[in-house]
Amino acid sequence: MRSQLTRSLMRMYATQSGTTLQPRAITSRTQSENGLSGRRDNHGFYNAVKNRPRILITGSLGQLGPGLARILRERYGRDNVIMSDINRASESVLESGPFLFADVLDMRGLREICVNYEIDWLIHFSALLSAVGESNLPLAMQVNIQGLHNILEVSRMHKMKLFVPSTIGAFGPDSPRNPTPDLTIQRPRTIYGVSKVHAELMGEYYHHKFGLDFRCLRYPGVISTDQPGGGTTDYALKMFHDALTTKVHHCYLKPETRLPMMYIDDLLTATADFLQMPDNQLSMRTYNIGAVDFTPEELAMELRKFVPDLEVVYNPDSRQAIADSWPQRFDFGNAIRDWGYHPLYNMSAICEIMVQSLLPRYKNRGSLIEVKE
Ligand SMILES: NC(=O)c1ccc[n+]([C@@H]2O[C@H](COP(=O)([O-])OP(=O)(O)OC[C@H]3O[C@@H](n4cnc5c(N)ncnc54)[C@H](O)[C@@H]3O)[C@@H](O)[C@H]2O)c1
Ligand SMILES: C[C@@H](O)[C@H](N)C(=O)O
Repeated sequence: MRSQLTRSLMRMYATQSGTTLQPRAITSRTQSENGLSGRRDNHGFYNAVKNRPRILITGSLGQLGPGLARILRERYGRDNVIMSDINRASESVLESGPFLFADVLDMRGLREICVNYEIDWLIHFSALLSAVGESNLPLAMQVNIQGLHNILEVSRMHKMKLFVPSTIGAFGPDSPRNPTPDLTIQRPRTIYGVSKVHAELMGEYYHHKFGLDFRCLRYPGVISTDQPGGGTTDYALKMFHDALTTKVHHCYLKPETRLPMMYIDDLLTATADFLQMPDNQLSMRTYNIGAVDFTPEELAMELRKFVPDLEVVYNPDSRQAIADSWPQRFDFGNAIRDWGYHPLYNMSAICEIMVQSLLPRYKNRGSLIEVKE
């Protein structure tokens, strides 16, 4: 029977056509070649890829993982960025580069991957988001808290750089909401928010105590054409799809609910740039980033420039209380000052690129109703 590792390796070398190849021929390196004594037969499959870093992304099949893998592969090489998740990957993900099964609750499995694949940077995306977390508290505590503990320990043991995203949800009703600075009161009321404050503090503790290169960005709601993972900001993505199909959007937030948002390309570039920054340029380990802030009604007005008769029906549900406790506007001045953070997409640019990106999808399906181009 093939071992898990062999199967993983075969998957890593899946070809464009979807058939699998055996791992590259394993060659041994001598002491003079690699500075190590003895042979490195077990790791020889990476001989052809000399540049570093080698990066593992956990929870990479969600809204943000595939995009981050793409931008990091452009910078560091296809085989140097390994996507992982507990779900099965689509054909397009398998064709795009290496993919492995990795459960963040399985400490031994994580160590095995990090050792065997000589991982340098760990990007920890696995999480249950705000709305899903509230509906499955035990699982949210396991994945978001126990999973983080495993990731921190593996990063410490194997001396990896660790990136963990946080969120606007790490703030609560006692925080200043307009604008919300980096350092202020954080008393969130969701398990998602509590687990993210825990991640920020634990990461910073590991940095100070063990010298772990921990880095964290607090993301706002992220706008992209991909399926969101069950958060409070998801309405914004859905409104674009509804505008281009039924022209009616049922919104679970009130029209005047203001939240910080940004377009995915800005977020991915910022994350890749932040990871690359020299340590001495960072005055903090955790930074707010963002770009715009808007309400459902403001988004609908902007979208009506493309779909004039878009209708929005407001039926606030339990997500309203979550949104009401979150920042309305993010202060990301420290990120601009320290490492040159510079978002490009304002609200009208976000609407334009989203409509342009979604139009062909719905045109092809024949479900599009009259849109001004
Ligand atoms: N998308 C946003 O708007 C947003 C905003 C702020 C912060 N973030 C953060 O960015 C990260 C990525 O967000 P996303 O939107 O891609 O999330 P998502 O919910 O779309 O994806 C999360 C992924 O984690 C995986 N996962 C769940 N349990 C796991 C386990 N035990 N082991 C390994 N993987 C597991 C899921 O299968 C899923 O693919 C998260 O940490 C999230 O908190 C996202
Ligand atoms: C804001 C962010 O963390 C996520 N999109 C959520 O709403 O839960």
